[in-house]
Amino acid sequence: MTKRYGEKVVVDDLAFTVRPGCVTGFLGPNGAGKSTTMRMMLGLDRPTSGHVLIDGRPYAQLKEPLRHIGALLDAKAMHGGRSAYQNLRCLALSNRIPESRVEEVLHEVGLNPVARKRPKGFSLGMGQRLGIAAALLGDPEIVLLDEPVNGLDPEGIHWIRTLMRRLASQGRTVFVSSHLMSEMALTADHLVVIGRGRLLADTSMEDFIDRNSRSSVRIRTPEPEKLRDVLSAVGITAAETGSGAFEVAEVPAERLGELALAHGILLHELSPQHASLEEAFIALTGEAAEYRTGPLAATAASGRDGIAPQTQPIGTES
Ligand SMILES: Nc1ncnc2c1ncn2[C@@H]1O[C@H](COP(=O)(O)OP(=O)(O)OP(=O)(O)O)[C@@H](O)[C@H]1O
Repeated sequence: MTKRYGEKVVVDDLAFTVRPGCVTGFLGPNGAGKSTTMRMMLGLDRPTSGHVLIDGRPYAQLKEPLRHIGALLDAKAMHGGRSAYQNLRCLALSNRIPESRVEEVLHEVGLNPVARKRPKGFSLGMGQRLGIAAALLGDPEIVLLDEPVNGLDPEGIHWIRTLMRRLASQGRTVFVSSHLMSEMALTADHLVVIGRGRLLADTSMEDFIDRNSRSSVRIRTPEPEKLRDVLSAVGITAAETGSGAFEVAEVPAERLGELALAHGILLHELSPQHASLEEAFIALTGEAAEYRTGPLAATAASGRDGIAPQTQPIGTES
């Protein structure tokens, strides 16, 4: 689908499928179009062209939609003057969900003690929990969460991660956006990444990190001069990182270990280094970021050595 606001193309010919049984992370720099996409998935915004189908039907055609798809888009969207319980009860009644579910979800998100209080007095984290309770109310097969960890404390972040993993293990479809890369790395199996409204990647977490980062090996020895000579004799460049340690890019650890053994060099460490999701994300989306700070822009725009510019979204090759 495509979405334009006036002249500005906010979502640009975007196409992807979110599958059940796993957590799909939805990533993109600020202003990339994630919230707009999620709003279109829920029928809250109309695409300029294209469409979204939920179990084969547009959202508007779902009877009692909360039983199919539960969403947290804006935790502040609750009626501030009604109690948490009353907010959820109204939602339940409008979707023919038994009132007993209200108690259940309040318990699940840990808000029973404040069930009779009004959300306008809630902290950011409590508001998020109430929004998540609303998303779970209809026991839906599909859960869509926009920045669910926003405002949650460490216990809350751990709880939402466990919740998402559990929902996916029950065979449900979980689609979640977040800017917290470390958290996303622990939670998501699959990633859909967009930049300036366009699809940049639709692939597994592992594949995404592999393709957008340089592999390297850390190697440490009490005989650094000897190792440097051996590596340079076979044309391998090693960056010295101090205390007898080197970082070697794009050479398998096995080859380095074999070379050291063949020349009788003692090694104290030989460890493949794994890039983080954050590094891979910045490498891929640097060019597509709409709002950037100076120093980061310089790093992101230049990318990292060995990373080819993407001409086709990752994971979508035929
Ligand atoms: N109603 C609107 N009218 C005009 N422009 C809009 C409207 N809603 C969103 N936009 C623009 O669309 C672009 C995408 O916004 P969107 O909120 O979807 O991005 P996002 O990826 O969710 O960003 P963030 O990570 O910062 O929440 C932004 O440039 C925003 O200013």
